Order: sequence, then structure tokens, then C-alpha cells
Amino acid sequence: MIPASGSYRLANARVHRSLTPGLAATFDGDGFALADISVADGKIASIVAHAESKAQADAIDFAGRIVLPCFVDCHTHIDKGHIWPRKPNPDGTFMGALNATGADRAARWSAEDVARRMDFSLRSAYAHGTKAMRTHLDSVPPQEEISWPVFETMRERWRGRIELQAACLLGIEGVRDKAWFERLAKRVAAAKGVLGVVTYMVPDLEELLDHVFAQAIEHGLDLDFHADETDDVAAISLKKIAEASLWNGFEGNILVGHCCSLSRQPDLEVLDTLDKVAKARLAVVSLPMCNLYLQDRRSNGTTPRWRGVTLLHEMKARGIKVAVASDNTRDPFYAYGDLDMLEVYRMATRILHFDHPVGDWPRAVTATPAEVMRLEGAGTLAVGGSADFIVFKGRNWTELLSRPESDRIVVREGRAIERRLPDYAELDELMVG
Ligand SMILES: Nc1ccnc(=O)[nH]1
Repeated sequence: MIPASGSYRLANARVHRSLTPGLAATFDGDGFALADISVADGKIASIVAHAESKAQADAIDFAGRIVLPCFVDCHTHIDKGHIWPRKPNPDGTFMGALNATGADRAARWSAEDVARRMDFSLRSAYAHGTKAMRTHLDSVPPQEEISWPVFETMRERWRGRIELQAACLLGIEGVRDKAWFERLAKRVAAAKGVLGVVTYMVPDLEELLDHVFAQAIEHGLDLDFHADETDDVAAISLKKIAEASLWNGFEGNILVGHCCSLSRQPDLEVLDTLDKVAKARLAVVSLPMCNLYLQDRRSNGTTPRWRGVTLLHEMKARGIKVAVASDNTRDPFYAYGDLDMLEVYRMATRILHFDHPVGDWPRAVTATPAEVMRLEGAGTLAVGGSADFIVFKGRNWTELLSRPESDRIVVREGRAIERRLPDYAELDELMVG
């Protein structure tokens, strides 16, 4: 369907208002309009409202199929991915995940093991249509010395296919060892990475956050937190991060993941936190699939009654940047997943009600995470931008979000890529013993 030349005209593509800045068209109530797109030398040369009369005989007719820009996945853990067969979560709880992962990491995460699983994950994500990804890297000693060089190699190997970023991951208590944390921040800076920690309520949280911000400022790093991944209403580290950002005058980008406890807290507390999050210009990413799996799980055979996600609608209404992302894949934190951002969006639509109206929610898997990751122009379809897009069978939201769209066409720099998912059997030898 897509010519190999990289230069052609497409007619009748269904594009979304939230992802086509500058397109003058009459959009319908779902935010869609039909457009004609010309691609030249791998770039979008023009994108205009579809006009029957002007449709050229040589144009490829998309017949109203939806075309979205390639996805941006801003919160993953591809250093952990796919260890499930050798290290399952015994009871599906957060503590079960932490303990199982810790044991597997200590025993098995050699550079080769991490590299092969990362490559598997990247091939899956690429085949599904992702063009940029941020992964966290477990960075408790001695893993940081193993995983960061692997990341640097992978980033080079994947350049041009997936723009890969990494953030270090450690519990906030790890920051108490100031000398070690400063060395880590230096290592992260050397790799052009992002400084990340997991926050929860420890007595010295404010002091530790100040040290995290000081290191980020000293090394010119953006920040990426895991915060309050719990149903405990007393978990208010999201608010503490916003306060720390304001009083430290931080000017970089901050992305905060999870924030589960917020949706369990009383309204007044929530309002105060959201005001501070907006003022501090934090961006928030929800991980709907992993949160659904881990949160509200009780080991005594009861039924979960809570979805686990945070207050994305209330945040977006305040102008806070919000995204959804994949999080874990086939590891003790989440038994499933394949880094398919269409699946994430489909699940988010159900779990978080990204509908009635759809509004600009499609930005949550494209343009917004691209902004947070400083990837200019990614996640939109615009003149002059790279022709990186996905052609679906679906012609409206109900068609798009009802089937897996396994037969989607992924176009990169104007050319359809070969969409081959790696075979699980490739990892079998890493799973024995
Ligand atoms: N949800 C998660 C929290 C911490 N680490 C992970 O890998 N995943």
C-alpha cells in the first residue's frame, strides 16, 4: 500500500485535531477530519483537508482509515522486561514484585542478559509503531555499573528507529548515601540520562528531595519520579515533589509516574496537591495496566474494587501535562504486555474514560510525552516533520479500539517497516535454571 520510494500522495486519511497542529479542516465531533497528505523524501511535504475535486489519480486512497503519528512511550522498564518465566510474582502484590525482581537482578542481570531482553523489547515496541521510549534502569549497586553501559550501546544501536532515553531508578532512601548518589548523578549525566528516584513517605523525605534537586541542578538533569504507588492515603510524596521543585527554583522538566494514592484522598487534600503540581509545572504519567494489576490486590481471594489510576482528568483540566505509558512488561510488576501503545491507549480509554468526549486524549500517547522528553515535533503530523505514522484499519474510535489492529501499517521516514514481532522462544535459554 505504501510505495517504497518514500515520495507519494495519500488521499482520504482520517487524522485527529489534537495531533495535526495548523491543519485547517472541519473536524467532526470525535475530532476527526479527512486529509490528503503528501510525503517527499521521508518528510510530510503537505497536509491539507481532503478535497474530492482535487484528489489526484496518482494518490493512494486510504478510504477513511485512521492515521496517527508514531507513539511515544515515556515510562517503561525494559531492563526488567520478560523475566516472568524465570521469576514470576508469587502473589501479584507490589511487595511480591519488589522482592522477586530484587532476587532476579542480583542473580541474573549480567550485561548480556539485560541487553538481550532490552533488544527483544525494543523490537516489539518498534513493530507496534513506537518511535521514542524512556526506560527506567534499576540502579542499585552494583547494577548501575552493568545497566548504564548496556543502555548506551542500545541507544546507539537503535538510533533512527527508537529514540531511547533512560532514567536511574532507586528508592529514595538510597539518596542518604550522598557520596554514592552524587557519583550516580554524574554517571547519569555522562550518559545524557534523566535523574530518577522512587518516593514514598520516609521521615527525611524533604531533605532527601532537596538533595535530588540539588544534584539535578548541578548536573543539568531532568527529573523522573515514581511517586505514591500505593492505596495508602497518607502517601503524599507527589505534593512534596511539587513543593521541593518550587522552593528549589527547578527549571528542568519533571515527570512523575503513578501517583495512585491521590485518587483515594479527600477532595481538599487533592485540590491543594493539584494546585501545587500545576504551579510547579510537573507532568504526570499514569500506568493504567500495571496499576490495574498491582493495586488493590489482596492475597485472601477478594475482588479488587479500585482501578489504581490517578486523577488524570482533574490534572488535565488544570493544564497539567498528562500521559499514559506501558510501564512493565512480562515481569513481576506486570505479568503481561508487549510495549504496544495502542493497547495502552485502548486500556486507558476503558480504565480512565478517555471518551465522551475523546477531546485531546490521543496526545497522552504521542505529543505530550514527546514534549516531556524534549523530542521536538514528535507525536504530531505536521508539515516538515518526519513521515512517521501508523495506518490503521479502523475508521472511527469504536473500530480502532475494538480490535488489536495487528495488521496496522507502520511508516517510518515515509517507508513501511517490516513489522516482525520477536519470537518468545528466542529468550528461552535466558529463562532456564
Ligand atoms: N511499577 C513499578 C515500580 C517500580 N519498579 C518497577 O519496575 N515498576
